[in-house]
Amino acid sequence: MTDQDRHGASAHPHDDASAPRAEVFRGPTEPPEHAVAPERHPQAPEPGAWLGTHYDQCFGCGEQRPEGLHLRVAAGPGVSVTAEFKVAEAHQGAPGLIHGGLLSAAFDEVMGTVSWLLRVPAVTGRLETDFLKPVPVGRIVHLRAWCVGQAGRKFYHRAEARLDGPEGLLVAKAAALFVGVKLEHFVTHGRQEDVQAVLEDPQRYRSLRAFDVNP
Ligand SMILES: CCCCCCCCCC(=O)SCCNC(=O)CCNC(=O)[C@H](O)C(C)(C)COP(=O)(O)OP(=O)(O)OC[C@H]1O[C@@H](n2cnc3c(N)ncnc32)[C@H](O)[C@@H]1OP(=O)(O)O
Repeated sequence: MTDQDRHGASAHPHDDASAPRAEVFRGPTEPPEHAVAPERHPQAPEPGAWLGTHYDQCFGCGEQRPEGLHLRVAAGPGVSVTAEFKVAEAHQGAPGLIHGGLLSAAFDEVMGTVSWLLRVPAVTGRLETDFLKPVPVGRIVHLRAWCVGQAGRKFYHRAEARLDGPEGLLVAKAAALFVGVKLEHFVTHGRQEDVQAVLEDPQRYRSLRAFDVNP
């Protein structure tokens, strides 16, 4: 596969082939042919177990972010998780409707949490969302995310969002590519005062429970 294939360059008729590489989307979220099935880590939490927050300041799951999504995520079967959150006033885009970017953030968070079952720290490389139906304020959004393949450091995830219960109306779906990183990624790139606060606070330190934290 060529670099152009991988990054999807010039796939769109309006793409400028002479544009700098960095301005071109970096490729599909489809697992390549050589991808393998993801393996649930033997010590991953049992299906049904609440996974809790990974960081109390996280917009997606943090308990200390009043305006955040407060996602509650549980391990599912295989390499999957389920979650839910209530659409709050602070999540509006149009009057009474969720902001699309925040629904994407919810997908990012829930797919990021799939890493807990793989026990590989990973960050989002690419995230795609299909918005199928409007989502009103005050409703509970039910999310499900799962891994469909792994190719080296690359993990291919899928997710869906429903109203009226976990099997209810499909309102959005997402696909993402996550890239496995070393824990040094967070120590090196995060604002140092926040990184130090996490490293010095045993409670927050424990919240990195799924990984061998020894940066
Ligand atoms: C303790 C755990 C906490 C977890 C928190 C989860 C929170 C929710 C998830 C998030 O929101 S994470 C925050 C949003 N994401 C980021 O901030 C990531 C920013 N980007 C980066 O740091 C780097 O670009 C990245 C680590 C993703 C990759 O850089 P690297 O230098 O490590 O790898 P490289 O660029 O060589 O890419 C590795 C492979 O991934 C591929 N790749 C990387 N980014 C890609 C992309 N965007 N699209 C397609 N492919 C991509 C790349 O082509 C290559 O494929 P090959 O191995 O086949 O050559």
